[in-house]
Amino acid sequence: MTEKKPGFFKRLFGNQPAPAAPPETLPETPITPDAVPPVPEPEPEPTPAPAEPDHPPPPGPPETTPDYIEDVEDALAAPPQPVSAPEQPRQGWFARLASGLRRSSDNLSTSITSVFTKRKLDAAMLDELEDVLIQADLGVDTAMAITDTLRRDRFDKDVSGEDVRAVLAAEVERVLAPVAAPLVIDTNKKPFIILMIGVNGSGKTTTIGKLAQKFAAEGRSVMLAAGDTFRAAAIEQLQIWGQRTGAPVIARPAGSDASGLAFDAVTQAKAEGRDVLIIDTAGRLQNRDELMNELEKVIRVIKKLDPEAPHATLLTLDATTGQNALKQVEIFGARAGVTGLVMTKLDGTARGGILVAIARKFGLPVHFIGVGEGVGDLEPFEAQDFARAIAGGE
Ligand SMILES: Nc1nc2c(ncn2[C@@H]2O[C@H](COP(=O)(O)OP(=O)(O)OP(=O)(O)O)[C@@H](O)[C@H]2O)c(=O)[nH]1
Repeated sequence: MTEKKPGFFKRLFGNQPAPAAPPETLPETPITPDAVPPVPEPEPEPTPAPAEPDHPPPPGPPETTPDYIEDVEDALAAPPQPVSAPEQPRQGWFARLASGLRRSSDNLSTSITSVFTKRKLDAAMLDELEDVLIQADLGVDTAMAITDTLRRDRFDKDVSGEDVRAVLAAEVERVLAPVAAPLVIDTNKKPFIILMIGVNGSGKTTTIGKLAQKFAAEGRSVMLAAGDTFRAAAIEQLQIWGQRTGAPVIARPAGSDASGLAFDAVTQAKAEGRDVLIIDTAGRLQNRDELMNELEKVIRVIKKLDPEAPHATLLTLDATTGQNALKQVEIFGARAGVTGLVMTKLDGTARGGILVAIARKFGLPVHFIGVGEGVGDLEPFEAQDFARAIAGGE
């Protein structure tokens, strides 16, 4: 789907210093008319009011507080920016990505440099290097592949940190290239149903907002389903994203049955001939069996209306969780039939190497990487850029 912008890698490693991080939970500047084309359909169905409107706001993350909602409403009411303005926030995004991946690469570079204190490559250096690569979350197999290559080609020869980084980049790219796959929306499916799953706080709802923005910009008619019926705040959060991206949101009060909500959403999206329906789900730890049963039920109910659906089941993985992400892929994959991955929060971690370990172990497509909280902060995954970035290339 979305083409990678040319010059991404240059901007990724541009010399400009990273700007100060935006307030933690505030969204980007308002969407400009050219960023989100008008949704072609008639006015979307009115969405149900946020759950429990008469009650005091439920405890939740600051992005769901009344202040935040007011800020978003103010932002939405603000006059559109000039056509050239969108480049500004995107610069911030690339700077954050560079800074995030730089933490991973700096970690690796520093460790690699500390191993190569002697010039000639020997067995002890290779052992140390292997440890360094494993500690960087790249996985044992990738670590061994890198040291095997160096042992074969450079043993007892002069070798520099730069040489090692080149071998590292090549191996990482080799592993990632087969999994870097765009998310293809099959236009024969009406709607194309995407189910978003993952552990609590991994970035499902935020990713849905970002995807809705992308699809809307591609001229698709999108509907969202607030399937995280556990938290009123999550429902409100999705409604805000819906408002920002012009996508109607199917919601029910907090505490409602998630599979019933999914059923309603699919029915309505079909009736309206929507192109894409994205269904949010409650965050759940992969080891909570009863919650995984509930997820299976949601999927069963969706299949009653369309046996081939969900057409994409996307697992969001928080890059900062490191090794636990491997377990998440394994168990969500077995229980919910994950078709692709979105790795979020790469903008703030030294653990980006985990993506390599996941790719090697599971071979699942990686569609997107999330590099910030804003509506435009989602980038199609590119193996070469990622490999060069994590190896500290220029
Ligand atoms: N820095 C950064 N933050 C992100 C990214 N993606 C999501 N977040 C933030 O992570 C937090 C959790 O994101 P949500 O989208 O609410 O996560 P969720 O999986 O829907 O959470 P639950 O509903 O609790 O399961 C929010 O503060 C998001 O703004 C990302 O790529 N980078």
